[in-house]
Amino acid sequence: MSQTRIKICGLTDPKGVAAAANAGAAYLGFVFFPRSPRNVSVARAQELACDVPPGLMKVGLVVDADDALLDELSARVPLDMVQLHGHETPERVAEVRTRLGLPVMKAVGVADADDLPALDAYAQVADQILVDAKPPRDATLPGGNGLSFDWRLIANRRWAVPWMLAGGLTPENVAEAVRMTGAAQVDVSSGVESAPGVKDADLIRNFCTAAKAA
Ligand SMILES: O=C(O)c1ccccc1N[C@@H]1O[C@H](COP(=O)(O)O)[C@@H](O)[C@H]1O
Repeated sequence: MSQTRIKICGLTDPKGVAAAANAGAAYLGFVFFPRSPRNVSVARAQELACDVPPGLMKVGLVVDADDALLDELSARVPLDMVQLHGHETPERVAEVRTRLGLPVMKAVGVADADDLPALDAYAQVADQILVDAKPPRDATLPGGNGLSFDWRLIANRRWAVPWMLAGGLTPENVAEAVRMTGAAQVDVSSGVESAPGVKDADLIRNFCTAAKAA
């Protein structure tokens, strides 16, 4: 049995938070991006954060956030990490990290080998990198699309900082994804939902069981 660490992202209600915590997730993610079906308000996130057991990492996902949103989150939600899921440059990643005084995880989209150098660049400035599928050009969302990429591209690759695999993971494919890539951490959102934005406790449990057994 591996010690795969799991992030359940896009939680919107106390039931989802409890399901993820009970299933053994290490990170719980909250999305602050109005276009997302998983978007939560700052007030809602503040409430949900109270339900998170101590020791679990509360991750705030933002997309090209301005300083006003970052400052509001910092003042009102007890986050443990921020996930940058937009077009933030390495300079902006460093700036956000300093501004918030929190660890920052930068999401990088991968579709082919040309996308791999960006992972090395962001690994110099972020605390963690999230290796996600690159969204299609016409996608409404920059992530959370349930799309995976060719895992062979990163098989047994290592970076200067811890990293997490994301993109189209499900209870059915997560074990294979872990075996092919050597990922020690995995992140899922749409793969544990019964409908966009609606987390399913059984799928969360099955995902965590499969990831840990990989
Ligand atoms: O989940 C969203 O709605 C979302 C919105 C904006 C940026 C990222 C988003 N989700 C993140 O995308 C990856 C992969 O998600 P999936 O498992 O393929 O659905 C994950 O990190 C989500 O947190």
